[in-house]
Amino acid sequence: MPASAVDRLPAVRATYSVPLRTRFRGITVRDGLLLRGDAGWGEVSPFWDYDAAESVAWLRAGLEAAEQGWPDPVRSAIPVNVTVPAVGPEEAHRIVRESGGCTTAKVKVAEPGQSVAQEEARLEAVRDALGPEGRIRVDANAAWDVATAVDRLALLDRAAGGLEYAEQPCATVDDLARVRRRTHVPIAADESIRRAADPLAVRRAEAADVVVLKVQPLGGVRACLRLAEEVGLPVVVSSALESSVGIAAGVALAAALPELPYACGLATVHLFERDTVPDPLLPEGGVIPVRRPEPTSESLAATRADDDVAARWSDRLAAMAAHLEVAR
Ligand SMILES: O=C(O)CCC(=O)C1=CC=C[C@@H](O)[C@@H]1C(=O)O
Ligand SMILES: [Mg+2]
Repeated sequence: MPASAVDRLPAVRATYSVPLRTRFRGITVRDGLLLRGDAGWGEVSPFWDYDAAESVAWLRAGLEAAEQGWPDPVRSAIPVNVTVPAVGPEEAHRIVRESGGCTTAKVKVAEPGQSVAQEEARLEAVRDALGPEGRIRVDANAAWDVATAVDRLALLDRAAGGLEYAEQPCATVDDLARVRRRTHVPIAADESIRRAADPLAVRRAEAADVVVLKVQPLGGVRACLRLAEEVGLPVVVSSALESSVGIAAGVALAAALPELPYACGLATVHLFERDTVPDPLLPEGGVIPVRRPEPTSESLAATRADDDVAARWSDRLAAMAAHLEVAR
């Protein structure tokens, strides 16, 4: 059964493995699988801590890209934020200055082992680099309890000279709602949408002002467009730290949404040392143009994973494909 399930997927496949410039989400190397079908290349790159069942959404997104393509765009450029990992202030300043003109920054906070003072220093440096007109948002990746979130957001809001919003300060929807009632900083839901059995719970609980949508974990551009309509809150499209093949799907979603009031978190190819395409999806003047770069044999060769990593992806693809057949 798994063998036949995987045989029904596009036969043109490639794997990539690329070092990251800075540790991000606990990883220093990003790897993934690319599939090419009649509509182009698609990326399937669930993180290794996701099991086959949770990774099926990522496979669906890659298959949509490869076999179907995406709905028509309603805009031609996507404003994006620069993503600032949990680095020191000088590095944070440099990342913002070299971001390709981004006027919004998303700053990682709540990194294990770091102090509040380090976070405040990072935010002050980002404000200095952006100037008074820039926007700063933070992402705590569900690390805080309610009391810590309320205290921390007051301090970080001051250090940043004002926060645009705080992404996923706590893990549960109820805790997000509690924090939201106790701070003036707007709240964005990320993990509560992309890893939840019921993404609409955020809306019912009035737990967020903004929702973060990521194409791969949510199963594709069309699935995200449906979800955006159901949730009815402003959407920020963010990457799942993909190569430009995967970023192109996020760009397609951001391009197809009826409204796009915030900068999107799609400028993460900066974090990669190399890319799977010769012309990466990086911002200029703070925007990423709506286009779909194609890998070449040279760019694929320059990022190809070694045999061990390729074998792991081959096994994983078979497991995801088997789950997909069951779900169909
Ligand atoms: O939103 C951005 O600016 C970049 C994407 C980003 O931050 C993330 C990508 C992938 C995994 C996550 O840990 C992280 C996030 O939590 O939003
Ligand atoms: Mg997040």
